[in-house]
Amino acid sequence: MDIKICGLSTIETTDAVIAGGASHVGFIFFEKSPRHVAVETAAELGGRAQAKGLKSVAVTVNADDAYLDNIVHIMKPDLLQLHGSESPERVTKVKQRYGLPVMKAFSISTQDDLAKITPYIGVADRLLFDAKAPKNSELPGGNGVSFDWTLLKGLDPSVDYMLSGGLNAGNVGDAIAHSSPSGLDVSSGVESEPGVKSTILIASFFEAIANAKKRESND
Ligand SMILES: O=C(O)c1ccccc1N[C@@H]1O[C@H](COP(=O)(O)O)[C@@H](O)[C@H]1O
Repeated sequence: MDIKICGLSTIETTDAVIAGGASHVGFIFFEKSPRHVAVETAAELGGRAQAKGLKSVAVTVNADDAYLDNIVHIMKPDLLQLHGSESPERVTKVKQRYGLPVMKAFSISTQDDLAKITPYIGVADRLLFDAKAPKNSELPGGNGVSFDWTLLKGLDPSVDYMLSGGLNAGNVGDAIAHSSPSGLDVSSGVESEPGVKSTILIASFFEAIANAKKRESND
């Protein structure tokens, strides 16, 4: 199972994520976020992870071509995560312009939200299911809130998705038990305060996943 730790901004925590066995590191390009980084920081930290075989992900929200051009040119990401209201046509254009895979994020709180993924199937390379942002939040993601994972039980089993939204060491075992994601994505759940990643919480998150997998294989 892929594991993406998102919203990194320091060498120490990037190294903890690499050591923990993540498959992806994510960098936030959204100025209202406490995790927003300069593209040069993402290039340095992402490059450090890429040198160890991890994939580096640029997370943007309704970004225009000029902004994406700069990110792709300097950071050289392996994957573009589109976390806004990008249409299927925009996803296609982004894929064509950069020749990079795109992961499209969806805000889920009801079964109707899951129906919105249909036009993106076969268009986006990967889907990401996140919780709907609380009403008072300025962030479309990174809010540390979960959604009802049992909604995913009705999903066509051929749909490949990454799960995010409020995951942490305490609930990731339950999340895996209630859904069948091909990847897990976490940000707030491995932070001591908004925007500040904790090497201890990062290690606990990996340990919780390993324990959940052990339990699954014993069942
Ligand atoms: O983390 C952010 O600040 C952020 C800002 C804008 C778009 C996406 C963002 N993060 C994404 O949100 C999810 C889950 O975060 P959390 O674990 O609930 O805090 C994850 O996919 C991040 O990439």
